[in-house]
Amino acid sequence: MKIALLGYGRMGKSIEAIAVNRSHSIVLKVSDADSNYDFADADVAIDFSIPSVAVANIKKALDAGVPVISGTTGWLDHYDEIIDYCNSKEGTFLYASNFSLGVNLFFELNKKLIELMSGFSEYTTEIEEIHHTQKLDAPSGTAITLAEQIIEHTNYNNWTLDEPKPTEIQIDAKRIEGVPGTHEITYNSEVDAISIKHTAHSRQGFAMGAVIAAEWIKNKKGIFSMKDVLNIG
Ligand SMILES: NC(=O)C1=CN([C@@H]2O[C@H](COP(=O)(O)OP(=O)(O)OC[C@H]3O[C@@H](n4cnc5c(N)ncnc54)[C@H](O)[C@@H]3O)[C@@H](O)[C@H]2O)C=CC1
Ligand SMILES: O=C(O)C1=N[C@H](C(=O)O)C[C@H](O)C1
Repeated sequence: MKIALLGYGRMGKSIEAIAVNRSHSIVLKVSDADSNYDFADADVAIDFSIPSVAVANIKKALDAGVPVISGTTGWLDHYDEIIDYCNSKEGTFLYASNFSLGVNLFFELNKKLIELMSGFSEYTTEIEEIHHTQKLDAPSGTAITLAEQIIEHTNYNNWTLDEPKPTEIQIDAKRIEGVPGTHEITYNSEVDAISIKHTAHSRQGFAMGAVIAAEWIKNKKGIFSMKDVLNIG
């Protein structure tokens, strides 16, 4: 498979290593503001760039009829715009706030715990995420997905990085040098606490998930998620 990399930083390089090892070739690497590139004969584009450029790069790939896998976080206020754009082009698009198998299983665990805890109003829910100090966005896309799952099934109606109102989930976003990505959800009562936690040991899981998604999406049309790829949930 011929892959275009939109963003060639930490993730772009990890994806390249895994893709080449699985006999794919990288036909394009975009790593700066130069928009004067074309997709040549790419079968798929993989976007791990920065929030401010993701939308333009994704649209450019859709214009060229190239399916797009996007893992860039922090641009999701434009998600509906991209979905409409993709549909208008009869294109192919998959976004995931986290491509690792472990975190996608963790999303399912989060849903099960929400179900179990429903009705026990003595517990409040909070989320902590820890990432490396180069991360541009806070909270992480993964923490937002976890919070949205909780909001969908409980009386919480929002998340906040600040002091929470009773209807808000507090997300504590910590930045510590070298941490690839840790997410923990805690249910706190006056007498105890229950936590579930996912710890990434490296970027390997994210990169492998993105390559697997790219292999899966080739020749498909429409909007997809990692649940489709992994067939879970
Ligand atoms: N969904 C997931 O599983 C994961 C998502 N991420 C997200 O992926 C994104 C990238 O993460 P990293 O690789 O760690 O960041 P990074 O900072 O190492 O790489 C970003 C790259 O984008 C490039 N870039 C700048 N302007 C550009 C432009 N106009 N067009 C294309 N590329 C441009 C930069 O030069 C840099 O090489 C972040 O938003 C991060 O939150 C990171 C890990 C996993
Ligand atoms: O920026 C990162 O590094 C990561 N970003 C993603 C996010 O915002 O959730 C996924 C992962 O945790 C690493």
